[in-house]
Amino acid sequence: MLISRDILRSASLHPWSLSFINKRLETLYLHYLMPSVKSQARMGLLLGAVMYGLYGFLDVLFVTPEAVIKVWYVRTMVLMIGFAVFAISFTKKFTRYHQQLIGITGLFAGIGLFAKMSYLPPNAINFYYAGLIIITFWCHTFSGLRFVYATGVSVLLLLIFNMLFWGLRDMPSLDMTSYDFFIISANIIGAFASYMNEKQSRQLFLREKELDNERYLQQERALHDRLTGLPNRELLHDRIEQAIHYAARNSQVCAGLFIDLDKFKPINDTYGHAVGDMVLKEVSSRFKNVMREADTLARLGGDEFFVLAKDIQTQEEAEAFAHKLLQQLRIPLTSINAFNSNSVSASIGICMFPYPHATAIDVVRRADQAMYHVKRMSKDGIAVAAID
Ligand SMILES: Nc1nc2c(ncn2[C@@H]2O[C@H](COP(=O)(O)OP(=O)(O)OP(=O)(O)O)[C@@H](O)[C@H]2O)c(=O)[nH]1
Repeated sequence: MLISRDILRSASLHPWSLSFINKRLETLYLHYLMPSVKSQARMGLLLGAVMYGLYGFLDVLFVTPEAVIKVWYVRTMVLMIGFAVFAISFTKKFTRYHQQLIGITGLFAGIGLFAKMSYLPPNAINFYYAGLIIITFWCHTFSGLRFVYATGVSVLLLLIFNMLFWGLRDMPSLDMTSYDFFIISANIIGAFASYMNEKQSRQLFLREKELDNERYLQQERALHDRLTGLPNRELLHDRIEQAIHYAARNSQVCAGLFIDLDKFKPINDTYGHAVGDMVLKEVSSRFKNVMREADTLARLGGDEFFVLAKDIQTQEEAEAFAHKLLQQLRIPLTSINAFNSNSVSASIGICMFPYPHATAIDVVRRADQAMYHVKRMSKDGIAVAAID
């Protein structure tokens, strides 16, 4: 989806949450990121679960036989939460609540770790606190959590850890200072990594959207006439091909009208090229006035236009439409002062289609030939191409 240049240029990030200040841009970014967040979260949940389970081998060294069941009970509960979130990641709800769900998984992994520690002898904390460092890194760099959520979960776990072991279990302050030192270091490094990562991802998103815009503009330029903004020959051929197939499928009839302004060269020579340009623009807007939304008006070059009229049904209808276009040109061009309220005229060749083996090139060629017939005869009129 294209995002307007103005929105992209004025895009700015909230310094702490890293959200785009523009709400629409934020929604589009989250939507754009969702597929990669999903696969990253699934990988993170699976790998996290494997590691969480593998740490069970440590229990043999520290857990007393009576506590083994309780420790495994806690570990299983945490793993169940992880697998539940993994399963939810395949549902639509995940798109809306994925940050909260992954955040809860990280939080429970930490709380589970503390619960296990409470069944272990006090010296086991020397080894198990490292688990909190790993959970902190998991949240910041691997889980798919945004910087703000990863920081929230990690800081909360740090606080709970201190409340439990400094407050409730009265651990030696030197030991706790050392644990805190490493856990806070992990928080700082992890937060820095996730902050930079998210910021770069958002900047990359903006650049990608700018490139999309650029690509779209170039495509538009390649398919439209510079002066009038109308579709050019290439785009017209594409539309005629589509119309041929549509008409054949739905038993409809369409008409292609080749329009060449009469005596346009003298207008340029008399009033100048700039006035000639204004006449071409005015002519195109006059034609648009009498066309239907589904029809296409193209400029083929110079003073040549082409109208692709769909669902026209009969040749008489096509002729009436062509007369309507000519009528538009007879109205004096009062909006162009230098043109002295003169009017213009045109010769129109009509080709009805589909017919056997019709192609866009052939439809335009037949309409062109019919138009030349008018030019040779009298100008300011119409002719219909015979279909053999
Ligand atoms: N102002 C302007 N003139 C253009 C543009 N492109 C082509 N022309 C001029 O349009 C004129 C087309 O002339 P022709 O169709 O050959 O001649 P005409 O005077 O219309 O002759 P008939 O079609 O026989 O009536 C030429 O003088 C071109 O130089 C353009 O973008 N702007």
